Amino acid sequence: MTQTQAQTTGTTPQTPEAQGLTIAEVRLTPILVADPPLLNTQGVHQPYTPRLIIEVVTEGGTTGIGETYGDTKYLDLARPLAEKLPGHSVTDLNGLFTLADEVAVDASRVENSVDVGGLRGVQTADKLRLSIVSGFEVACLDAWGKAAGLPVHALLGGKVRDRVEYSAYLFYRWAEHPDGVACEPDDWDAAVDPAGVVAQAERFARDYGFTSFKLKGGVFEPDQEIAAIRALAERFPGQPMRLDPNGAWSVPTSLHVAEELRDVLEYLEDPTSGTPGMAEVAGSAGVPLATNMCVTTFGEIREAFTKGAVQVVLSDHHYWGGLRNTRELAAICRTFGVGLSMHSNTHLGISLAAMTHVAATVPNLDYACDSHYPWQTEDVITERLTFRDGRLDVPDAPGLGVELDRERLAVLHQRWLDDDGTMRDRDDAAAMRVADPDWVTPAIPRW
Ligand SMILES: O=C([O-])C(=O)C[C@H](O)[C@@H](O)C(=O)[O-]
Ligand SMILES: [Mg+2]
Repeated sequence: MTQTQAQTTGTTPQTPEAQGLTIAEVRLTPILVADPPLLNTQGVHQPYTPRLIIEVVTEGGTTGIGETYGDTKYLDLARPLAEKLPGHSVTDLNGLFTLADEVAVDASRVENSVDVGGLRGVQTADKLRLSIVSGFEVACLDAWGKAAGLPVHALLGGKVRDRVEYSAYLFYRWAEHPDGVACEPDDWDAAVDPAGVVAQAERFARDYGFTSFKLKGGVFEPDQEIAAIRALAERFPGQPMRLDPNGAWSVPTSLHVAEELRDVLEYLEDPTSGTPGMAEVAGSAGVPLATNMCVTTFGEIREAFTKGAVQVVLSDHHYWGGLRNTRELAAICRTFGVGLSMHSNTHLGISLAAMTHVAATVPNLDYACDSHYPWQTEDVITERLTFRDGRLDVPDAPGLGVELDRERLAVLHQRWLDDDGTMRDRDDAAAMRVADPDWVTPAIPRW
């Protein structure tokens, strides 16, 4: 609105400064969150996993919250970025990226080309930065929304659905962490065979109403995992199934699994590692391939899409750089006729709320989203989000619609302070060595 228009209509343009939206303070709180002994191809989850909680406080007194990875390499980037934010507006989301570009990434953090700890594809300086920016972006959107009285989805252009569907994220798991390991036990049974996986799925279906099922594979011989999916398909006929070995199979093994499960799989997720191998599998698998490993950055899209290597991208606002970047990814997928689903790592309610807000705004979110949330017995929000019929209601309260529980935050931060460093960086292979001292991260392809 121009000055003249403002005078005619009798309103005064309000700058973000005048509205108190300038950032006065940023608080970073690393925490350790209880995690069950979930198995994947690299090992087993540690009993505690690091997360970072970000609070952005405006001059107007509004606090916005965000959540992202909390390993040391992320904290090392979050701290200098946090120092740069005071004086900037929570509405200046593009400016956040410029500020983040000024934060140098320690080259030793990116020398391995693959993020082995997180099974999340390449590890570049940009991707590390984006993983941090996303947490700040969510905190800024939350503060902005709270100050304006608008839900985050409205700041993203508005929701196109009122509920977001999630899938059951099944894991092979032990009942407990190894003897003598400090942990927070849960009440889930072991699941190391088809019967255990089916029992786990039944509980997910009963308690949360999920109707599609993803099994984290790459743990046992492929034929055992084929048997588990077959058992699931028999127990839940006609319901969508997914299997994700995190790139652990060769091309021939991937094609064998595809052949055996073609009739029941909604998609096969990262059967083999790398875009060329995925393209080879995609060429004759007869089942769509999904990925959160070979397309995890904008730079990887062109090769994968032009080679037809993936039919579904699993977005993840954490490493794609936030909720707005997730929408950009969605637009690119839409343009290329590639499907979109959502990836998840161990996360708490702040991130689940953020995932739900952005998912609500994306027209082409074609599949139920992944979420680890049901595995998390701890949280830092005052009221846990509840799945009904496998779905979450999209919050319409201002901001993300969740509130920080400061007491719980303090307890989980104290656990991080008390840790001797063992748990502060996720390392599934090291956690596995506690049970099996000879364990080394398996070379890929494992089968
Ligand atoms: O879909 C995926 O590849 C993942 O969720 C990666 C995660 O790290 C998962 O494998 C896990 O938590 O063990
Ligand atoms: Mg995956």
